[in-house]
Amino acid sequence: MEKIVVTNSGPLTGSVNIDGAKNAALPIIAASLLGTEPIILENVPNLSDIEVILEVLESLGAKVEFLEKNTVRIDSSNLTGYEAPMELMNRMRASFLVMGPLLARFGKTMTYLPGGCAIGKRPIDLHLKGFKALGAVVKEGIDKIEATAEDGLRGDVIYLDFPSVGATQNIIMAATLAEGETVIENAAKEPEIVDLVNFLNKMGANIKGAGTSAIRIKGVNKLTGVQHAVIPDRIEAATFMVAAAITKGDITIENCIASHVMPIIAKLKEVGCKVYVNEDQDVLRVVGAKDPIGTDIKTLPYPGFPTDVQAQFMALLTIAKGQSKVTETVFENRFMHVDELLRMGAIIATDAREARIAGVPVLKGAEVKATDLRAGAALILAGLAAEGKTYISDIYHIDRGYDDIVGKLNSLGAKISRIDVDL
Ligand SMILES: CC(=O)N[C@H]1[C@@H](OP(=O)(O)OP(=O)(O)OC[C@H]2O[C@@H](n3ccc(=O)[nH]c3=O)[C@H](O)[C@@H]2O)O[C@H](CO)[C@@H](O)[C@@H]1O
Ligand SMILES: C=C(OP(=O)(O)O)C(=O)O
Repeated sequence: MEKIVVTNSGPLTGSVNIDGAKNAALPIIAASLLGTEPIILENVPNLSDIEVILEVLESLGAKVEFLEKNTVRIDSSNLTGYEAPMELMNRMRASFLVMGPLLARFGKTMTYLPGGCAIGKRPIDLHLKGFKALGAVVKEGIDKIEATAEDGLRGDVIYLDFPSVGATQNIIMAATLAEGETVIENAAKEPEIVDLVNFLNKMGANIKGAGTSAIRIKGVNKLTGVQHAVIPDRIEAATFMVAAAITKGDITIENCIASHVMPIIAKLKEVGCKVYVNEDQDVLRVVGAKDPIGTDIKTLPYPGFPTDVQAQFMALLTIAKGQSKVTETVFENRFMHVDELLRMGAIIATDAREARIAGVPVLKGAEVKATDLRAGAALILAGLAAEGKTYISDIYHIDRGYDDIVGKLNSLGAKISRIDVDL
């Protein structure tokens, strides 16, 4: 089994380059199933989740070939099936995003309930509500979901009870080839939705309103080949921004989009950090505060504070002076990192979706577990600032969402490595 071992590293300094966004690349790869000509995707991050979704596509008959490390060519012109294999579906949440494209392309799909991080129940009712509104008949088994639209999908107005990112993406993809117009009300506004829509529009789709809460999709007859570069990963960028803050360092974050991380910039300033943005708004420099001050954060759909940065920011707040409060409104079980931070000497009390933190002067290294992807990132950050050594297990979670986080942190002066341990 592999673990990550982190030692107090002092202030991290230097520049780091941000990869393409996992959460943009995954739906875009799923959307490639809609294309009847080859698609070339650039800036695709090298992550285990990306390998899984590409395997799902291959299992459906798509031809996948890496032209370079981060450039993949996907040819879905001769798909052979509409049934996504259970073993792959179980491995991550985003695998469910093939349902919309398959339904659009074949008028039927057979998939299984998706796996992924256990940060909440994560139902798929809003995805299915959308498919049903478009005319699909959906049969739900214990773990199997079948959807059929024998006469094709037809546009409708769909109101989402919550601006779900995945449901918005799945419904957009299903509606691209539907007859007439689909309107998604209370749609998610995340940058990853905008990137997906830009990609689909380049393929010939007719979608307006991405980035607002009303998205209008006029169905077209077919989608063609295209070349597209995935947007930078705002969550990876935010993780390195917090790394600068927690180590009281000075990190320049290259190839990011500043407007995508506005809540992180605002909250780091409240903690006492200095944040500089270049004129092109694609390079950030974060200088940590000598004595960080506690603050409150509340996760919300975009443009609110991202739930995917809650754990990392909490790690910072554990060593910030005074009291802080973290409120998680998006997922009902996203405090699993709290128990691990407690092992490192943090003082945190949780009550349902609220965590109250009393800052301590220093954390202590401990044996901890990455309970999910961002929890793992939070423990790395905590370990960088803790006295002694921190050993993190279950690091496969971290590999789902960070390409070479160990190498990137090393290049900033961190004492961090992967080690093999006997069970
Ligand atoms: C691959 C990917 O892009 N993952 C991101 C995506 O996940 P994902 O798309 O799964 O997140 P959603 O926005 O759908 O989920 C948000 C909330 O809505 C609920 N919900 C969702 C769908 C549904 O049918 N019914 C329902 O009740 C969920 O349980 C959750 O409480 O957005 C989340 C919220 O920003 C991020 O944390 C994830 O990193
Ligand atoms: C929760 C996340 O991913 P997923 O939706 O793929 O589980 C994440 O990226 O933090």
